[in-house]
Amino acid sequence: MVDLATASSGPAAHDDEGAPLVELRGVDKHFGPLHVLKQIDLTVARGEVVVIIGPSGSGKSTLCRTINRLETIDAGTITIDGRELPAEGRELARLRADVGMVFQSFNLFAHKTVLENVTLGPIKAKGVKRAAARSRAMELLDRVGVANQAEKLPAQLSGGQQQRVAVARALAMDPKVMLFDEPTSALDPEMINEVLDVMVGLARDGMTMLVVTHEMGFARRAANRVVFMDGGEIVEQADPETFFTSPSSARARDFLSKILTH
Ligand SMILES: Nc1ncnc2c1ncn2[C@@H]1O[C@H](COP(=O)(O)OP(=O)(O)OP(=O)(O)O)[C@@H](O)[C@H]1O
Repeated sequence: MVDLATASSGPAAHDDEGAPLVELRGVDKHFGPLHVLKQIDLTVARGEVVVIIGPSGSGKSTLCRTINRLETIDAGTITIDGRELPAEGRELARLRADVGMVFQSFNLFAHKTVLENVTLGPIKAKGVKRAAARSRAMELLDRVGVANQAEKLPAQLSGGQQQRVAVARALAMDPKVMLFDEPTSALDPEMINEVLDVMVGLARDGMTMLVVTHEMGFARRAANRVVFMDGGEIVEQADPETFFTSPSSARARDFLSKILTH
């Protein structure tokens, strides 16, 4: 097992500021009788890109949702940038804004334009003036390559474009960390790379990211660390090169042999 604190050996992590940006300690969760997260300890350094992989049902999405407490937990602590997230209340609402989320389904408002989808959150959450929010949103839409679609409705865009709008919307809150939960799994194959390219760009710009994905190409291009989950546990974690060429656990070897032959 690779030590959690030192597992990041990739090139882009900017962990010189010491304390981890995200820290989970002893996080435990059941859904009824199902023990879905078993004493999870995980740290993510500032600027680090961590990819979470593992078999279906291993707890990856639950872990991802737990990080901003979209899921309740039975035990443990979750700390973002040195501040522990409480279970509920105003402080939780405030700290949640530090975490941008992009889900498999794009979750855009169908009756709002692309531009409105990106401006709405910051205007409501932070009281940003409409003109400032609009200009920031246009910058972000440009960054993800869809500025020319700003006045369209989401349904007029391709799936890949809609997911890029969802990325821009998450970025509009100026999050400290971005969580991606299988962001390309609902996309047609030809649209997957356009979303992955946006994510690689964010990683290269130093965004701290936690990404649940089956796109091993993304892990190889952008991840500092791969975390392998199975049965609600973190079984193994290592830099991508080490993990893909010589995983240390039989469970990871078995998983890789299945996905790499498909
Ligand atoms: N809201 C829920 N209520 C009850 N059980 C749930 C709930 N959400 C998830 N589970 C169960 O918890 C387990 C872990 O689910 P989770 O979605 O975290 O796994 P995953 O590794 O992300 O799987 P996949 O790769 O298929 O998305 C599964 O057995 C799932 O059926």
